[in-house]
Formats: sequence, C-alpha cells, structure tokens
Amino acid sequence: MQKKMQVVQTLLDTLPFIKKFAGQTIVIKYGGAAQTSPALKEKFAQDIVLMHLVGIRPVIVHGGGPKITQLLADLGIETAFVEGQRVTTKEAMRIVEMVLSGEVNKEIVSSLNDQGSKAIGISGKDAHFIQARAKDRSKWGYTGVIEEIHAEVVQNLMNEDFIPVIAPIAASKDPGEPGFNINADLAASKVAVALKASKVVFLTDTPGVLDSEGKLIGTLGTEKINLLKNEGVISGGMVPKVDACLEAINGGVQKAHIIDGRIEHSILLEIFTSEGIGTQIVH
Ligand SMILES: Nc1ncnc2c1ncn2[C@@H]1O[C@H](COP(=O)(O)OP(=O)(O)O)[C@@H](O)[C@H]1O
Ligand SMILES: CC(=O)N[C@@H](CCC(=O)OP(=O)(O)O)C(=O)O
Repeated sequence: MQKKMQVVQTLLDTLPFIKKFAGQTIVIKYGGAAQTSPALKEKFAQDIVLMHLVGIRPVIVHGGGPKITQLLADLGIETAFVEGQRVTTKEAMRIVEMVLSGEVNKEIVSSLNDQGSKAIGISGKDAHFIQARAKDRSKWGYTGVIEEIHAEVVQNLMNEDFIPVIAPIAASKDPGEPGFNINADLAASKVAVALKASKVVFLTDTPGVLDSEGKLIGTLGTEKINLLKNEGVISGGMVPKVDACLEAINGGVQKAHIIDGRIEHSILLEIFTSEGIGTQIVH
C-alpha cells in the first residue's frame, strides 16, 4: 500500500492538474468486446485503481455479450439480436444472469481487488438499484427498459470508498418475474445520469465510431448520428452505444466518449490528456 501511495504522490507532484478530477464521478462502460486478454484485463484494473487513488469516483458498468452468446451456443439455445439488443427468452434470461452477475461481474471485482482496491459487485437487483419493464415482450422477451434507478445505493458504496461494479440485470416491479436483461450501454448511460457523473466512457473493440471508409470520427453530433444510422454505417452494437452517449449528454453528463479498450491504458489517455482519444459524442 505504501508503495502505491508513493506512486500516487509522484503522479500528483508531476501532474498537478489531475487534482481537478478529484471528487468527480466517472462511469466506465466495460464492454465484453474489450474484455480480451488477461494482460489487458489486469491493465484495466490498474487504471481504475489509479483513478480511484487520485480521488476520482469510478463506477464500472460491464457487458459480457460475447460470453453470453458463447454459453447459449454451447447449450444449444438460439439467440438473436434486433437493433443491437438481444432477444431474451425466459430460458436465455437464466444464462444471461449467470454469465453477467455470476461470471463476468465477479471476475472484474476480483481483478480490481487483486490490485488492492475494495471493489464490490452488484446487479440492478441488489437493493432495488435498477428497476425495469419489458421493452416489448412480444418482440424482445425479457429484454428490459430501465424505469427507475436508486442512485443512493451506489452513492453509499462510493462514500464508503468501494468501487462499484454493476452487472446490467434489472429487477422487475412484478414479484415472481425473473428480472430483465438490459443492454449494458444503455444501463451505463442511465447510471451516469442518475449519479450525476461528469463523464461516461465506453470501452469497446474499435478505435471509436468509424465512417463509411473505416476512418475514425473524432466528434459526432445528433444529426450526423441519425444520418450514419440511416445509411447503415452505424449498425449492430454501435447503435445502443451512440444512443447511450446521446442519452447521457442530454441528461446532464458533460462528456461521453467511445474509445478502444484494446489499447493499453486507453482510459487514462482519454481522461488525463487534453486531446482525448476515440469519438466524443456532442449534442
Ligand atoms: N460505424 C461503426 N464504427 C465502429 N464500430 C461499429 C460501427 N458500426 C457497427 N460497429 C460494430 O460495433 C461493435 C461494437 O459494439 P459491441 O460489439 O456491442 O461492443 P461492446 O461489447 O463493447 O458493447 C464493433 O466491433 C463493430 O463491429
Ligand atoms: C439486451 C441486451 O442486448 N443485453 C446484453 C447485455 C450484455 C451487454 O450489453 O454486453 P456488451 O456490452 O458486451 O455488448 C446481451 O444480452 O448481450
């Protein structure tokens, strides 16, 4: 711990501007696509712990789509996506919750705790943190839309110095229901708004939003997003991501960025450099 504090002290001495971030809540959406090699996962955990040590209040909302798809395939359960969101049958819902709350959430928590932090994993079901309703039961099954977020659950954890790690599973208001599968991008934006975060950063497996020629778009606004969606340039998993960014900034979050989680320390580069990296979404 002492060694860690020395590193932090050096950092604070050499980069005093980091102090301006102290006290800010930053939501990091850790996409399944960015959760690749053990080395990258370890670097990610180190970055989050460093942010926490310098006084930032990081909150992680994670995905795990590829792992869900793999386990469903292994079990011979069919799965489909409509507009970038999984159609969740009752059978699939069991697997989604097992993978997100059981496997991925605990893996991230352990990885952060291995770096000396006090990370705590919850899903939206814990303490009624996230409540949802069906998006359209006949079309998407148990895929949900968030109705309420009880921000105090996570705020209390942060006040006690925990790093919250959130699996995007929501509770239903109707007793006996299995809960809802929430797209992790849309969960991250709602959580960022509810926590009055200054920033939400989406870590994924592309440098950011790419144009029709595959070139990175540095800044992107509502009009251009609609155009690119209509042209099919923004498709699949990128659709909920840009929608989530717009929802976040329209809800008062100052900045929303989509960055490449496959680059080592990308989250630090994004937060601590003036240029930033990836795509910034603006109004
Ligand atoms: N215009 C675009 N620019 C970049 N990626 C895009 C674009 N349109 C669709 N995509 C797809 O979106 C994917 C990222 O979304 P997704 O696979 O859901 O990641 P995550 O697990 O991080 O949420 C990219 O790997 C890419 O295949
Ligand atoms: C409704 C819906 O699409 N839920 C997602 C939840 C996980 C997720 O969003 O994971 P990524 O961030 O890795 O894509 C799913 O079932 O895949």
